[in-house]
Amino acid sequence: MPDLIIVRHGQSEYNLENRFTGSTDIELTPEGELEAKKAGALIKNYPLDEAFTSVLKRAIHTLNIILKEIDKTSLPVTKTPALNERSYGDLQGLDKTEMIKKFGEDQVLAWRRSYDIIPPHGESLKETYDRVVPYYEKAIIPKLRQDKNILIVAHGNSLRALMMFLENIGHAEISDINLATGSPRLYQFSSDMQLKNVGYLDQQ
Ligand SMILES: O=C(O)[C@@H](CO)OP(=O)(O)O
Repeated sequence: MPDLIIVRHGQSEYNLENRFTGSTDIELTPEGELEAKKAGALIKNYPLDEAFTSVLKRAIHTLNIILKEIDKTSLPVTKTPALNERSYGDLQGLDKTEMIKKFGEDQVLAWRRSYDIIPPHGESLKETYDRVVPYYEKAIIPKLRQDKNILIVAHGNSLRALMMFLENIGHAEISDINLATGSPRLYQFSSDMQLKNVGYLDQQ
């Protein structure tokens, strides 16, 4: 019965400053490092075989802190741009509240949470899904089928795309779903990859 754990990186400097991050390569805050350590403490009871992350340092550093916390710094790790945060295009670096003042709440919410509305010169959640899910199917499902326990540390929107696939979440429903930083979510599968159990480790 393979386990999959997904974790959004800890708080980043732009999260703290309320700025759009997207594909900008921004570091964790001290609070984000602490969140990663706490995530590690929750993951400790699950024997992992491999980990996957993006090529952005807020995710890589979160993973490194988790691996140190669970005493598994030699775990095989794959870093891939397929798991990167979606691009927010022209919004990257800009203040979210300022953008609401300029474009209105509905427009900004549509850019942030809708499935197929594309932020200016950025990537929609649909486009993110179209790179995250094929990667998951090609590189990660075969490992789970070999009964390997896998950790994925990635980003708010790249993981929302994956959650749509894993939990069969519809286009409308996904707009209400947000993944908190540093909160591990566990998926347990049967040997034929049917989802048997899902939930946040800090709520179990
Ligand atoms: O700025 C971002 O890249 C993301 C995640 O931090 O923000 P949002 O919650 O707007 O998708």
